[in-house]
Amino acid sequence: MAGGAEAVRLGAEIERRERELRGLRERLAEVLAGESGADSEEGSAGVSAAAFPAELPPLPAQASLSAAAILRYSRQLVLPELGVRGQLRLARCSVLVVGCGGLGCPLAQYLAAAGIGRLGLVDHDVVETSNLHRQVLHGEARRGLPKAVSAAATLRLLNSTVHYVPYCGALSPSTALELVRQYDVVADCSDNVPTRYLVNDACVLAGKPLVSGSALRLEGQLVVYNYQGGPCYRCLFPKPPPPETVTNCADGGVLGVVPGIMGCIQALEVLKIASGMGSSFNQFMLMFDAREGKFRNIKLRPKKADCAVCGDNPSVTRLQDYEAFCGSSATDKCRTLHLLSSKDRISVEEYKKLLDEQVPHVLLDVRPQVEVDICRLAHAVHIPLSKLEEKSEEYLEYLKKRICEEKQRTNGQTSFPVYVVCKLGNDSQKAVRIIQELPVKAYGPVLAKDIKGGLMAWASKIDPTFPQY
Ligand SMILES: Nc1ncnc2c1ncn2[C@@H]1O[C@H](COP(=O)(O)OP(=O)(O)OP(=O)(O)O)[C@@H](O)[C@H]1O
Ligand SMILES: [Zn+2]
Repeated sequence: MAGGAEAVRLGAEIERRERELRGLRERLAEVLAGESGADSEEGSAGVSAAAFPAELPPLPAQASLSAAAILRYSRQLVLPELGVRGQLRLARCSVLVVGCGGLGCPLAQYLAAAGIGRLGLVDHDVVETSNLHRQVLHGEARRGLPKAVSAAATLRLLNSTVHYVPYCGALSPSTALELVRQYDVVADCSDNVPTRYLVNDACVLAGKPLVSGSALRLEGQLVVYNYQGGPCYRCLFPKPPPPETVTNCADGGVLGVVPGIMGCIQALEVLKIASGMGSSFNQFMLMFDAREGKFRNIKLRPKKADCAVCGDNPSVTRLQDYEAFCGSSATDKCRTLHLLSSKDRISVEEYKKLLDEQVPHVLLDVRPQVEVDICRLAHAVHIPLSKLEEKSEEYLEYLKKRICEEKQRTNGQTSFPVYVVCKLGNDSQKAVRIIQELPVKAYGPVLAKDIKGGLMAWASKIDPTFPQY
């Protein structure tokens, strides 16, 4: 009884402190967003938490550089390729950064340092611990805060003369065109296919150059779309890839410095376009292989006369539903596949109950070895999905052996349960399908089910000490 009362008291205390923490985060976000707005004067600029989308005043025209600007930008001013004329152009230029993550952070940092006139910073998400290894404008104290506000606050410390406009929301078909129209150059630093099509179409419809970057694992890519007669994203990729073939940073991993490098090259191309030097990546795709330390330029196909958005007779004349077009979400952090019916799936709570009741079964973990090395459930049998997909005899034999061993502990029940787990519950569904097709003759009747939400659901709902990654 005493233990129960203590548990209730502790539960209430945790809830109270979590409320307090939420309040503090909201206050900090307000302070960061309002800080510079409050003291901003004519000419100086700050962080304004703009409504989404907001009508912005034009950037002031400057005939010459102030003494302060000459000193600040002196090391780039003496470059004949830039000079005073180029610097003044930068000051007149506004750039919309879509995504303040791994690419957006370094990109915005160099644009702000170089003296771009206005930076629009779009992000719908908040800073998380697993962002910090690459999203270098955010720090530990910013966890839980909107990324757009956090980025703007850090950038303001770097260069307070730039006008920062954080937009804490998702760029969507209803907001994108109005927003893109207000900027001179757009940088796509997002991480999902629907947003790439959305940004592309908005840039074509608004006639804006699009500097697009991507980075995954140890590789990066960069293209400048819709610029000086070059192709748009749809010219090169008229159809979206099947959602299940797309890997994101959470699934595939990324070495933080790789988006750092690609974001810097994106910033370089933005600066070249903004200052009048021009970019040659409207004809070429830059590919970076970090393992080999190699950059390659791939010649692009020219703009397509029959492109759906930038062609001679476009069928896309206004923004569409890109999530429906791509079959995936633009804002979900984790891609969620629905390959199995509910009878072939169990929840982590149901699995915990089975464990507690010591129901004989095999737990099959289908994650790659590198993830199993990070954390695992001790009793799980490990066979990576790739080995199941290639029907590796060695691994299937191992599975059979483990099923037979466990089966001996039962009194000959007809269908032996195999529960399949992965990180998030996507690969486990693919594995269940493969196991369901195994010949009954060899394995005996097996009842395979996947564990919904995978080990991350286990960590958040069952065992808070289990690592999340
Ligand atoms: N439609 C959109 N509107 C606004 N922000 C977007 C949109 N699509 C993607 N983003 C933002 O783009 C950023 C991309 O950053 P990054 O590729 O580093 O991934 P992440 O989502 O932060 O990280 P992880 O995948 O590891 O959780 C994210 O901050 C994400 O919120
Ligand atoms: Zn096109």
